[in-house]
Amino acid sequence: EKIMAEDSAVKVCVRVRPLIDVNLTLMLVWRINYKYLLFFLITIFILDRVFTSHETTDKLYQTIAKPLVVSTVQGYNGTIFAYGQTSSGKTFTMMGCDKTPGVIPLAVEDVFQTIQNEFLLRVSYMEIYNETVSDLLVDSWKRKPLEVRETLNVICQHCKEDEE
Ligand SMILES: Nc1ncnc2c1ncn2[C@@H]1O[C@H](COP(=O)(O)OP(=O)(O)OP(=O)(O)O)[C@@H](O)[C@H]1O
Repeated sequence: EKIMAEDSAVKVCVRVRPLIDVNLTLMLVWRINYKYLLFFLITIFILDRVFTSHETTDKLYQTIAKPLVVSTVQGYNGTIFAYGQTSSGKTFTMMGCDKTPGVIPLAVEDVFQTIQNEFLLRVSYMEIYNETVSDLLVDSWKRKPLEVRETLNVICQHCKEDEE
């Protein structure tokens, strides 16, 4: 199935989550306060793919993550991350549960199905929360924010040029 545009290195997809009880209550409250004048701010986003609330995590994985997993095993770099407000379904999509495994366990399974012979596999598990990057493989009591570097060198390119 060829759904995604081939020409961009970055793909942006949206997954619509089904409504949960809290949302229904909030919608009811909103309807009661309907007397207020409403302004709609319309913003247009161009997306590579929208997954409806009826589409499964497995479908999402096969469409957007599997091709990346395959090319990563061939030596290319790839990143998949979920972004969204609280309760939007990031954990559901990325971790899932025993019944509905998420992108991470599906990818790990695929990687181990694909690799043969000797293979070096490095794994990092990070979270960006409130602009802070944390290593989730470190015990929470020992965890310190990770430093973000824009180059491999500790000295930035501009400072280096000034020094020369
Ligand atoms: N596509 C989905 N289908 C069914 N249930 C979903 C779906 N996405 C999320 N949910 C449910 O919605 C709730 C919130 O989802 P989840 O915990 O994944 O959100 P989150 O984005 O990780 O939130 P937080 O940022 O607070 O950690 C959970 O109960 C989860 O099971």
